[in-house]
Amino acid sequence: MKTALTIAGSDSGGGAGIQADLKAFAAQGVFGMSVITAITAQNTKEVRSVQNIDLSIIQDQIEAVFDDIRVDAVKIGMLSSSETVDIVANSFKKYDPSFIVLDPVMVSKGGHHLLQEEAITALKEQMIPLATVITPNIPEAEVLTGIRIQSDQDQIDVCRAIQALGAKSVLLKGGHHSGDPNDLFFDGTDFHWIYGERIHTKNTHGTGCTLSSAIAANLAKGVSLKDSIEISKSYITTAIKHSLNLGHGHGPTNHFYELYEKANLVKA
Ligand SMILES: Nc1ncnc2c1ncn2[C@@H]1O[C@H](COP(=O)(O)OP(=O)(O)OP(=O)(O)O)[C@@H](O)[C@H]1O
Ligand SMILES: Cc1ncc(COP(=O)(O)O)c(N)n1
Repeated sequence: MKTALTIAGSDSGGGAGIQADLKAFAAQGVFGMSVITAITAQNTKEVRSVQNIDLSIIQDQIEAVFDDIRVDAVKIGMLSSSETVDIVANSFKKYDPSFIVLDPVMVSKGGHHLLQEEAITALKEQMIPLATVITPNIPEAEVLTGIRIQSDQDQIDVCRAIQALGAKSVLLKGGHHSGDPNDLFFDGTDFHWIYGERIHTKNTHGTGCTLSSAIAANLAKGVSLKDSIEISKSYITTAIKHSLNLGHGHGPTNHFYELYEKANLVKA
C-alpha cells in the first residue's frame, strides 16, 4: 500500500484542510496520514477562530510518522506561522521525502488569513525550494511574485518568477479566473495548459486542498508529475460537478462520487 502524508490545518466543517486531504488520499487509493499544524473552527461560511498547535507537538507528529512509517509523498497545506514553516522545512532536510506537493494556502474563501503575513518570507525562502511542485491559486501567485495577473502572458511570467524563487515546477491554478478554470503547469522547462470547463456552483470549498492531495497521492503511486496533475484535474472536476449541498455557504466537493452514486447515498 502506498502512503501519503498531509501537513496542514484542520477544518471542522470537513470541506478543506486535513479532512479534504485524507478523503482525497483515500479516493485515490493511498493510505493517508496527517500532521496537524493548526485547528480552525470553520464551516462552509466562515473561519471563526484559529489555534496554532504547539511547535513541539508538530515536531513530534512529524517524527512519529517518519521514524516508523514509509512516506511515499507529502502534501503541505496551511502552515500558519513562520515557526511552523521552520520546523517543517528543517524536518524535510532530515527525512528527505521523495515528493513534496506545496499548496501555499494563504487566505480562506471567506477572506480569513490562514498564513501570517510575516510567514510569507519563510515560505518563499525555506519551503518553495524543497517542493517537487507548488500549486498557488492566482491571488497566492500574485503575493509570492508581486506580479498582477491579467493575461496568459502574465501567468507564464509568474511561473518563471516562482521558478526564480527556487521552485522545481509550478501548477498555477485558474479557479479564480472569470472564464474557464484553465490551469498552467510549468515543469521547469516547458509550459502545459490544463484546460477546464467552469462548473457553475458555489460549492467549491477545499478545491485546492483536494487537487494538491490527489497530485501527492498519484506521485506516491509512482505516476509521473504531468500525469498526476492531469488525473487530479479530472478528479477535482468530477468532485466539483457532483459537489454536496451541505451548509449555507461554499459547500464541499464530492470525493467519492461513484461510491456514493452506486450506494444511492447522495440524496439520502
Ligand atoms: N467552478 C469551477 N469549475 C471547474 N473547475 C474549477 C472551479 N473552481 C476551481 N476549479 C478548479 O479547481 C482546482 C482548484 O483551483 P482553485 O483556483 O479553486 O484553488 P484554490 O483557490 O486554492 O482552492 P481552495 O482555496 O478553495 O482550496 C483547479 O484545478 C481549478 O481550475
Ligand atoms: C484548514 C484550511 N486549509 C485550507 C483552506 C483553504 O480552502 P478554501 O480556500 O476553500 O477556504 C481552509 N479554508 N482551511
